[in-house]
Amino acid sequence: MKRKLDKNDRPSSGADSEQKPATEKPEAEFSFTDLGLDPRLLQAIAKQKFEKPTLVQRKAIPLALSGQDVLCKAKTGSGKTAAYVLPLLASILKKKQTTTTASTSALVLVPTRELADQIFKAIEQFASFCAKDIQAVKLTDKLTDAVQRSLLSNSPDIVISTPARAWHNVNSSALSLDNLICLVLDEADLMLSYGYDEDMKNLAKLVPKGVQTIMMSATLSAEVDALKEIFYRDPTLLDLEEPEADGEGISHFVVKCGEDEKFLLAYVIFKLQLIKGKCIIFVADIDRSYRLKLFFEQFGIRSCILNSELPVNSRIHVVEEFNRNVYDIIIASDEKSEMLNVDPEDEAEDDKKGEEKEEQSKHPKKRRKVAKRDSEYGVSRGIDFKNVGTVINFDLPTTASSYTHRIGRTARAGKNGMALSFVVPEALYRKHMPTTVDTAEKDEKVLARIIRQQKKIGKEVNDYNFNKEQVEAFRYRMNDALRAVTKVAVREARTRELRQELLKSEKLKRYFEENPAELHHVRHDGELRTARSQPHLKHVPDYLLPKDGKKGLTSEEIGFVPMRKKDRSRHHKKGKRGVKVGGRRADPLKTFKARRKTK
Ligand SMILES: Nc1ncnc2c1ncn2[C@@H]1O[C@H](COP(=O)(O)OP(=O)(O)OP(=O)(O)O)[C@@H](O)[C@H]1O
Repeated sequence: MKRKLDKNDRPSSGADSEQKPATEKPEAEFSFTDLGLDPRLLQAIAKQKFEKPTLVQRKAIPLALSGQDVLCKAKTGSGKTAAYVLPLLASILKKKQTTTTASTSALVLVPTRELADQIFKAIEQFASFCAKDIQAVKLTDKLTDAVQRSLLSNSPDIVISTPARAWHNVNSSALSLDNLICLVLDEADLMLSYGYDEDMKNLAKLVPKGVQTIMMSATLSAEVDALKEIFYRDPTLLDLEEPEADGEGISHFVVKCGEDEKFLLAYVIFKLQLIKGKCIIFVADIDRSYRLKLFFEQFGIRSCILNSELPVNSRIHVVEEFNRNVYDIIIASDEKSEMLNVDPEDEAEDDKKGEEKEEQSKHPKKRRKVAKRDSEYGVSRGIDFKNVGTVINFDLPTTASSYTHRIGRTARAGKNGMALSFVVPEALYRKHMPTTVDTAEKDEKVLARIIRQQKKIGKEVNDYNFNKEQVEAFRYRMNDALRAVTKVAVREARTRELRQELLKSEKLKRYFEENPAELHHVRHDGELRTARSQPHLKHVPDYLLPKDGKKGLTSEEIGFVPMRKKDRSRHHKKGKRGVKVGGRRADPLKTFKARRKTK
């Protein structure tokens, strides 16, 4: 058995002499130059303005450089990508010093196309000063077999792929693993739940002995153990829990509320701009995402939808634009609920063929099931949404590990963030929706698990206390809006968006290829307008606003995301200059006293 390393441990052996300084310095003084990386990689790191390596980078890079197999468990957003990409690039650059023969040295397996795209971009950035020496390709785009074969014909140094695509190409002899020096399994904890077991087993048989294996994971699950077995590996385990000072990292809150109150609270929170900055709202299924979007539309609140039914180009573009601060609110659905009626055989088939979904979509029956398959597996996991201040679980996920992945979209790269979850207590479900009691039981059970999980890492999950009376004042408007969002409106919105996004996707595909700089005029947060329009709802009448501003709504610092000094000063400067956030008007609660009519 390999021994387990923790955050205070140092790799005991194997690190070659060039990398030795990596473990000698105190944490505060530690810099990327101490990792013994190629100067071209250091230049690329500097260009990205990474000042210091994160904990996982400090620990994993020397181990990986020494050639050991590594299983690294570190929290979401902690910088795991660079932790394996940098040593990978370093090994390839080293290999190139002794050989000029082209061969594929590294295979990076990821569970989704979005992730493949993200990793490909990260590799491009880190290899920007040695681009002529490193060729990387990703196989997961909607490329024909012929295109994939031609991409692989030059034996690129790095291939990034889902296991299904990788196996497809290995099986057809388009991709050779004979000269592999490194295999990476990113998001290892998600890989098997995406249905890639068979592909993994097939690939494992052809990975040559002695190939270094690096597994990255946000959680250590039975699936990770299963992967170790599939690849016959016993890697050194880096189990890294980063201690967080009070008020740092993610602050967790829950609101116990009824189903309709979720909409009421969402309306109040977003219309009164109680939450600052960017936000991802998670809902249980695709229909609900459209329901919420149409509901928001009634109040003039703009949002984008992210679900697995949308074409992949649109999804990638939504994330890119969100990261460029074009949008403030994403409504994402990534849950299993829609899977319940799917025949397991179809499900397995769809898992395997997930990537051929567009071809299958010619067959309506298949298309319906494939869409369901994607909703099972989520579109947001592992995706690097930048600067997300708040994650709202409008619908609580069904597992604690899904909670970890969802909230991991905030507080990334050492920043702070807030997770606010709406939890429907069983009693309220029994009262209003007796047929869905099962789900409610899950809500409370899942919450108990989440609380236990957070406690283990020293985090509390606190109640959020809204002033119910003050919030209730908004109920009749909420009801007006909800009444307009009928089932038919939701269905039409879903179809309309899909149609629009398919058209945009074609455009995007061409643009992605030809002119990426001009992409910004394709927006994804337009109104769908399938619900009856009620223009008066777009304004908040003064009499509804609490006299003492935000404090009248909650005793908590609602939406207040504690910021580090640097962030705080940036925030204040922004305020002074009067910059609009996301193009919205000033915070109504701030200007409310000035606009209030005197009787
Ligand atoms: N040393 C660093 N300094 C500053 N920012 C960093 C550093 N390393 C990574 N980042 C940034 O932190 C963010 C999160 O990194 P990354 O996506 O690699 O996290 P992750 O651990 O893989 O998350 P997940 O488990 O959710 O996939 C990215 O935007 C990345 O650019």
